Amino acid sequence: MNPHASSSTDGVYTTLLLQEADTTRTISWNPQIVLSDHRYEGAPCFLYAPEGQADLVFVDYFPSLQSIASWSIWNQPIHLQHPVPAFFIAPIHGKGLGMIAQRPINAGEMIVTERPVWAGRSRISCAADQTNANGIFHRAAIRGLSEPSRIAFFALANSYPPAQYDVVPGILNTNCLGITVPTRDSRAQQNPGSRTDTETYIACFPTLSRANHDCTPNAHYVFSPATFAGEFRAIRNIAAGEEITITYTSLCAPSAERCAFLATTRFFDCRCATCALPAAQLRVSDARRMRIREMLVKIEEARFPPRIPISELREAVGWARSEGLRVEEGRLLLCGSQVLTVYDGLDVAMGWAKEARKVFETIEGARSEYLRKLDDAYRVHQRMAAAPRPLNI
Ligand SMILES: C[S@@+](CC[C@H](N)C(=O)[O-])C[C@H]1O[C@@H](n2cnc3c(N)ncnc32)[C@H](O)[C@@H]1O
Repeated sequence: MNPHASSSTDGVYTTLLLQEADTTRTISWNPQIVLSDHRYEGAPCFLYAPEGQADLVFVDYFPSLQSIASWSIWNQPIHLQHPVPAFFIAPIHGKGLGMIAQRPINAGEMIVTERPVWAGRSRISCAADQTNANGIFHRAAIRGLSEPSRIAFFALANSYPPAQYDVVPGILNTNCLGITVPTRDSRAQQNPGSRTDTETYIACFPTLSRANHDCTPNAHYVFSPATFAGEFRAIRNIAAGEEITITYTSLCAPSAERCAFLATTRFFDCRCATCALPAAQLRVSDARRMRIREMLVKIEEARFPPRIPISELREAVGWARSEGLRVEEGRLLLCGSQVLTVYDGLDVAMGWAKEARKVFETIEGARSEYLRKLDDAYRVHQRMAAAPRPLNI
């Protein structure tokens, strides 16, 4: 019995609060699942995987973890070997550590892929006495990791104010990247196999989390649920000695907005080359990015198929290219192909779709979700091309 619990005479709640330093208990060994807190219903659990090695802790609610624990991927290693490593980690002036290209890296090349040491739901409810300031909940999650994973985790940067964030929530907030985790939605639970859904999950990686932010990044991060690994790909050619960077924020906001976001949510001042441009050049860059954002909002808000003049889309693609924003360039090209299919002509539409495909293959590889969208659009093109045309009389 817990010594604190047996010595308390102040009622159940006080008794339980006294247990705050250790409220975890193992509920399954194979794979290892630990219930973090048994004081309230629906308490989150920790899954330690791969089985027996605990290189990764996965934090979620029990029903999700039961399904996640059964994934076969936990027994499949991923291959991280590259003939010549693409990068090394080194100090970068004003940014802490970062990733530096060790050799020239070609656009579209996979730079690195790795599994996280920590993964979990982005929002999870903890008991009232488990706060970011005391870190009790997240410290309990880290406790079961293997020594190499724990060392890798605690070596990561922490930019969060220590008065409000214990070191473990501080490291998690500083380093987490978004991941996609297929989960069964409530309808699917009632009717297994009906459909799967995705929720917001995040993960902390020993190496990927070393990449610094840049407002004109040269690498793109994607997460592969098939291997449960994060991947960086070069979105343009990267020279040996260049820093490898990704983005932590929307790149279509103007510089002041981007910097304010990073300062208030990530607790650092952006020192990238774009934010350091001379004022006149920065104004030009800001104006282009805001026009790209306006166009992307217009596309999202328009009913399908969006009736947007192709001249405007072409102009926006040009701005995205000038700014080096390849994801935005791809999204604009994809939309352009849809607009052209309906209003201008299939041949031109196919040209735009091909360009969009090239962009997404480069930045996300063959498994890109955008390529699936392009395949769907291609099938529509084929059907329309095969359909008898009305007589033009
Ligand atoms: C995910 S970590 C990146 C790796 C980190 N530099 C390190 O030393 O491990 C994020 C932290 O790196 C620093 N950082 C990243 N991008 C930066 C930038 N553009 N300007 C200044 N600091 C940056 C900030 O301290 C930020 O909180």
